[in-house]
Amino acid sequence: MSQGRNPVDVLLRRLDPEVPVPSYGHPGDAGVDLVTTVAAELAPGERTVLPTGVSIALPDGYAAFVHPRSGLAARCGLALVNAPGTVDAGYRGEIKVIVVNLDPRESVRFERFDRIAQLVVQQVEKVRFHEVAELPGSARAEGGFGSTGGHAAVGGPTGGNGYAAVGADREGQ
Ligand SMILES: O=c1ccn([C@H]2C[C@H](O)[C@@H](COP(=O)(O)OP(=O)(O)OP(=O)(O)O)O2)c(=O)[nH]1
Ligand SMILES: [Mg+2]
Repeated sequence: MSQGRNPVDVLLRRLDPEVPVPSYGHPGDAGVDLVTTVAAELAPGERTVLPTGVSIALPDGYAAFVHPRSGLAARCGLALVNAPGTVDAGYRGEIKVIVVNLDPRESVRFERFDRIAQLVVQQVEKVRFHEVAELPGSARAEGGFGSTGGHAAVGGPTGGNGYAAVGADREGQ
């Protein structure tokens, strides 16, 4: 059985001497957790930018993506405004996390060094664009935005029923 590839070496600077060096929680995890170096409280609907106390130098051809942690999303309604945030290979600044409290009622409170997001490092391709007058055909062609059928019924002032019927895809199966 394949044991996977060797880890990619990434240089990391601690901007806060007490911040833990990010590490994988389990073998096979895709992301390492990032912590906030400041305590903060977010009212419902409020957003803020949290510092993580680390900066990195990725090898060329890689990027790191700041993803939400699902436990915080499920328990507190915490989301990342720009999920996934993109950390470019050339970025040497502090990695920051743009969080928003999507819970309609409860505030979310973070203490210093609470884990608030996870960082996934991936190889990324560079492309060269070639402008053409017509693109080659495909089965999907220009279909998108629900072209495969089963639209959710979205509520609104123009006759909606006040809820988004996520299960609408089951109709007609
Ligand atoms: O969640 C994030 C997203 C981005 N960044 C940093 C790393 C990234 O390389 C830089 C720029 O991010 P992005 O390109 O997404 O932002 P922009 O608004 O396009 O800024 P710029 O004009 O600097 O590219 O900000 C973070 O620390 N956290
Ligand atoms: Mg940019």
